[in-house]
Amino acid sequence: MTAAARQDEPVTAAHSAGGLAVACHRLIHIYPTASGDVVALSGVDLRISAGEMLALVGPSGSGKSTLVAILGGLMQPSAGRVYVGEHELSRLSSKGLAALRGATVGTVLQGAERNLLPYVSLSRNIWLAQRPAARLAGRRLDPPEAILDLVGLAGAGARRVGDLTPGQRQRAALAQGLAAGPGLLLVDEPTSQLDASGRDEVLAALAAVNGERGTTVVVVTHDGEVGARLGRAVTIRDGRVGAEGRDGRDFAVVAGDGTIQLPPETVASFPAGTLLEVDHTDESITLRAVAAPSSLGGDDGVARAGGEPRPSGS
Ligand SMILES: Nc1ncnc2c1ncn2[C@@H]1O[C@H](COP(=O)(O)OP(=O)(O)OP(=O)(O)O)[C@@H](O)[C@H]1O
Repeated sequence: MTAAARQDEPVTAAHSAGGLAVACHRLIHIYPTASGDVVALSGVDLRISAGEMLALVGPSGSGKSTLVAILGGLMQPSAGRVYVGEHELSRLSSKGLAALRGATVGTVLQGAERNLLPYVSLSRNIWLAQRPAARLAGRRLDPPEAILDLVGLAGAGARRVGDLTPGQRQRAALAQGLAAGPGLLLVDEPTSQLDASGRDEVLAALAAVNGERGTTVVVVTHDGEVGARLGRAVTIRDGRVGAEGRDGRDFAVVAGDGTIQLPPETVASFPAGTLLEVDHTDESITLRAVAAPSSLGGDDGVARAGGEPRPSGS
């Protein structure tokens, strides 16, 4: 296809055949800065099945956006391995990463307007986003109108972003991210500017994308309700997977190096340096505090659970 291609000319590309699986192994990312290195990811172990929908939640600065930028091929990790489908991203050249961004992974940035050109129609926006995928050749992609229909914007192809409500804008941004038929859709804070009905429409659009196309969907959100509605919510804390919620139940997660992050409310009762005795059976692990940091020469008191901590060595 040439630069003079017409908008009604079919765009061809490797069509997404359902969703892509994702796997991160001990993923580390460090930003070098003038004032020293900033460790954004400190060993993320995470598996996402093909066709799964999940939320990445966690406090500000915990590393969610960094993880999404790596999954989206926007930057390479400092260490560790990350797979999207058959691609091991840290092995890809810059050309390989560009191809990944163009045809395999769709990324929707926070702030719907950042994803869309304001001076052309929604259809034209989507068609333009399909062109990098077209250069990689393959099968025919869905026409822009079909993608808009999928996200609940049927008949809106001629409209421009300025004509839309905030909820419609966010769904138009989703359509843009879906333009090339990606197997993985990454969406950063899609509901942060929306009221409850706008949020419901965006969640319905994501469910339609996932249900009808099988696309794997990862949503970064501060909204606990979004995490709950997606069924699986992975909490990133201090650059690692700290916990997981599944269908209303909360779980700690064993990392690849055998560590487990205690829930924040537990950390308050068991400060750093607390000695824990570990008992386990095939089905359970019991941690029992046997010595507080203060009894080991620290200056910290410790709240006690599972009995009064004994002095070290008793
Ligand atoms: N370009 C950068 N240069 C230096 N440090 C960065 C850069 N981007 C992020 N960081 C730092 O990396 C850490 C993780 O940031 P990141 O943006 O990934 O977290 P986040 O969980 O997405 O936060 P938020 O929810 O506020 O967007 C933070 O300490 C942040 O200050």
